[in-house]
Amino acid sequence: MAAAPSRKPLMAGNWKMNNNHLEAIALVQKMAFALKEADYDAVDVAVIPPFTAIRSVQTLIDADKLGIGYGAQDVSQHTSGAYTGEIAGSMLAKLGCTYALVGHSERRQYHAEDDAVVNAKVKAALAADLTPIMCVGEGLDVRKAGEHVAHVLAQVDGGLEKIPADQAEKIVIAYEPVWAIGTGEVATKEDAQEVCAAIRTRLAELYDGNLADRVRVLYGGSVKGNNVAALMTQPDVDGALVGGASLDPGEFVKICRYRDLPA
Ligand SMILES: O=C(CO)COP(=O)(O)O
Repeated sequence: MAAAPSRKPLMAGNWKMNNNHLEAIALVQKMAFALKEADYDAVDVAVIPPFTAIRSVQTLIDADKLGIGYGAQDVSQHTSGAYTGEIAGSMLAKLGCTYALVGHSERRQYHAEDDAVVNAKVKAALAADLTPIMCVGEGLDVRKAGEHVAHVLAQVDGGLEKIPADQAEKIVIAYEPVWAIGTGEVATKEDAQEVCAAIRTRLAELYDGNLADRVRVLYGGSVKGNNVAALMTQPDVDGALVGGASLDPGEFVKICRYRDLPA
């Protein structure tokens, strides 16, 4: 029998296109003031600022030896060269980034990123020693048609294509139903569990049960202090990818302390 899974929850704040570098410093300082050792013991905490704020966040976190991790919202599939506007994984690694979001639904929607691009970006992130947080999720039409599980699993298959097990085990997968993003409409805990469990089962099929037990699967989509605890009761939900609520330090710290909240 496989050993009991020991997945440390991850609470990651995707700031999207919010906060210049000065605002970023203020926000991280407020979070750091509130977060205690026990919080870092219980969950991994990360912020995902815009590219322009990463250096400032790095400087602050290094100087004060804060336990907050950080990463980027995107990464180029290329390593270097004539790709105007792109940022290479090696540049992010040099800034001390731990994570890179890949395939967020807003990138898929507004920048036409398909599963092949997502797959190339996951590989590029891994090659730079970053932890990709690969985002998957269905739109409302797919959900209404009852095809959400098949849709998400196809995205998982495409995103992980030709990624060997020793690399795949480093990935975080975030299930973010598009209809729940920025809408205030959160998936029920049962909906989140259904898809997160299906993702884990697919990981076991693609690799093995041991790997599937170790990979963290997050839920994202209107996560707030008042719904995170219920979502976190689910066995296959290993944390949250938080948008709007991560811009409010009080709310984000509350999310990191979901254990203190009523489910
Ligand atoms: O897209 C998201 C995180 O990546 C979710 O955003 P909201 O929490 O604002 O719905």
